[in-house]
Amino acid sequence: MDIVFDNVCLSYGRGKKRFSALKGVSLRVDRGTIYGLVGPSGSGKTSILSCCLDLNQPDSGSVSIAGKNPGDQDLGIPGPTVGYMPQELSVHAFFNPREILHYYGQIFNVQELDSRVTTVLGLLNLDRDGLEQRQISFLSGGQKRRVSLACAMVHNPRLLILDEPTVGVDPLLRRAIWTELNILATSGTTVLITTHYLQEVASASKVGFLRDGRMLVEDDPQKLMSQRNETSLEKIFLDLCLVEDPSPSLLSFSVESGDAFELKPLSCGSASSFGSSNKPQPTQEREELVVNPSFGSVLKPLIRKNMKILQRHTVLLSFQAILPLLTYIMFLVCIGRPLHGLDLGVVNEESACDPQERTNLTCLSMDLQMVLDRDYSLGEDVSCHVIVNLDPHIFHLKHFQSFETAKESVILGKAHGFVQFPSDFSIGLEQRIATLIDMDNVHGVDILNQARIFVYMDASSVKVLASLQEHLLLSLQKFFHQYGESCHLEPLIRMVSSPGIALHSLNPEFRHNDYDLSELMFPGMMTLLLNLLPMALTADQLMTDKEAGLLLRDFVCRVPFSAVIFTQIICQLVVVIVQLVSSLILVVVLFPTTSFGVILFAGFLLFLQACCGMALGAFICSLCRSRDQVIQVGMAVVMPAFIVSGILWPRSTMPQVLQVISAVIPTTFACDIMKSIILNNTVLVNGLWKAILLPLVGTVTFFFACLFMVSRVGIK
Ligand SMILES: Nc1ncnc2c1ncn2[C@@H]1O[C@H](COP(=O)(O)OP(=O)(O)OP(=O)(O)O)[C@@H](O)[C@H]1O
Repeated sequence: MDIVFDNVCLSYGRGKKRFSALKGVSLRVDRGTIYGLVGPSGSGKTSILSCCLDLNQPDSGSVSIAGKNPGDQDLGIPGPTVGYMPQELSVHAFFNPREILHYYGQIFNVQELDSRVTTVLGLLNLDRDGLEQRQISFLSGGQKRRVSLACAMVHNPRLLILDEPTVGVDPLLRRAIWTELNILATSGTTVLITTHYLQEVASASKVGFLRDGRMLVEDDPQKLMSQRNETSLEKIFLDLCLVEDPSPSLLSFSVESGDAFELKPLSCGSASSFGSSNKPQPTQEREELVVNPSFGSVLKPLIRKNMKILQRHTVLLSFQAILPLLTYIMFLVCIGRPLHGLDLGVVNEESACDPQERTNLTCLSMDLQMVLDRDYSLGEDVSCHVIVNLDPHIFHLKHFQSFETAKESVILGKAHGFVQFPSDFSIGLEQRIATLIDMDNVHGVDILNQARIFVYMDASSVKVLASLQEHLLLSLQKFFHQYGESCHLEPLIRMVSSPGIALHSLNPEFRHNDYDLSELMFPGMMTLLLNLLPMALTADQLMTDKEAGLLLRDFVCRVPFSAVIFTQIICQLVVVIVQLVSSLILVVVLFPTTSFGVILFAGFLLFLQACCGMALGAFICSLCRSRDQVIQVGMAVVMPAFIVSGILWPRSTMPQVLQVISAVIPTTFACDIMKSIILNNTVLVNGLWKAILLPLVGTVTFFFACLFMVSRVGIK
């Protein structure tokens, strides 16, 4: 499997950020040989490998492998022809070595997989001390790298591309790995390997010295040393660097900088310890039929793998599954309930309201003429009776001596407001009663305006303010009503119960108007959650795989990305179904009159939302390079969807442009329709098709947009 690079240039980024990583690199790897790429950090080694794997396309020049372009279907690169070990670990941390090798073996439909896995585990010393059954996350760094190498080898590929496979591996095992690579090469496998260890590449068939995106020289290492009469590859490399750039700064960098390049003394003798004497020579091409993994062939291993991951995350996923239920319960308990326990200050300048000294409020002997003649007295502490009538469930009363102290308390946030009764409250009330009766026709007169009760409230919370006003008014009405009744003051009773004063909150949109606000918002809330939680779960799972390099490895195996997403979604349905069923059970509890058919239909709508959410999650993941970005894009989706969905406030009140935007968001109509069908117990509601069609269109669009993004920018 010859690899030929001809004057390859590769750059990353665009415009001012454009950076040339490869500047006209030419190289040739003969089939059945080992080619060692050496160079300081950032010199372009991984970039060369990425061109071989079709992860990056050169700006100019050409790359050919066995006379074909990387990416060609019949070449099988990416695919079964190549085994790739990336620089990062890129192995599923929750698997054990045997399981992960089984997964990659199944992807390539390896025959007699069990014995092949056992062989590879043995080759890399992973078959002892119970290592093969130990979860990869508990292995040491070197052991993890061996597992990663094993994954690349399990299907016995014709081409092995290994990015620093021996980092962190002890010298004995390093030698064993090189011996194995030599054996593989002798049997016709081509090996392209990058390394920082110069003594290793002495045993390669060919070494390529790379620096700053340019190939300084490539040749047989032994030949290089004998031609230049040197015993060390290190010296040759330094000499080559000096020819390129003889500046003293370069010298000091090259010689002293240990982390840039590991410069260990190397002699021809030491090179032999890595098996240079058995150096592979170009061999016959291994003739094998290329069978690329297909959508159908990878479904089973992918589903098995995903289900295993689900099993390993049982606690986390159980939490995810019941998360909607917990959220609904918190929502119902915390939001939209009638307010109560509001701190309300009281400044009573009329009386200290000592219960021992309070007068009884009786006026049974009072008749109308007495009232008109003002030949009666209400006593001196009517204000205390008003205060006693303030509903203790709604108000937590705090008594203050003066206006100033009460005001300070509100400013400091210790109370929502306060009421002030003037010192002449009882006398004033007598006067008002006389006036009202005198007027006779009292309809439409606002008793609070005439009442000498001063109310001061913190207006920063509109909801609290409105509720305070409402409850204060109701409490006062109740008091006046009772008082009017006990004193037989009919006009007063009529006035407080007249429509001009009584508060009504009717919502014609709903069949029942006796639901709490939280119950009215619940169906919309449920719809949003069943979209957004699956979205977050999918984005999180995919991003975890992406950041760990697992998607990249799948890509190099030519696992169709559509299958990756599809199986991810299928496996996550386990979680989604629990979320869905628990949501529907709550619907039954909250709205017991809702029929079974409506519940089923609601389940169908929620299922569509979940599918749309998962596809959106996959799309977001394809757009982002890191988890931070996923979180930011996720928030950018969640917040507007929540605000424009209409569950907080009617959509008809929004600006026109936002109404248009909200009308194309897959959750909006579903929120509306869910509210209507659950509260009105019918599926025959207007605009139902939008609630079905939009999430369907969303699912398909996001799914294909995700595939498009991956095909454009790859798995990076
Ligand atoms: N996606 C990218 N965007 C921008 N620059 C990149 C990208 N990938 C690599 N580079 C730059 O290209 C240069 C070559 O990178 P490359 O990974 O090929 O180096 P390397 O020789 O493999 O380094 P190392 O030995 O540290 O792995 C580096 O300067 C790197 O910063």
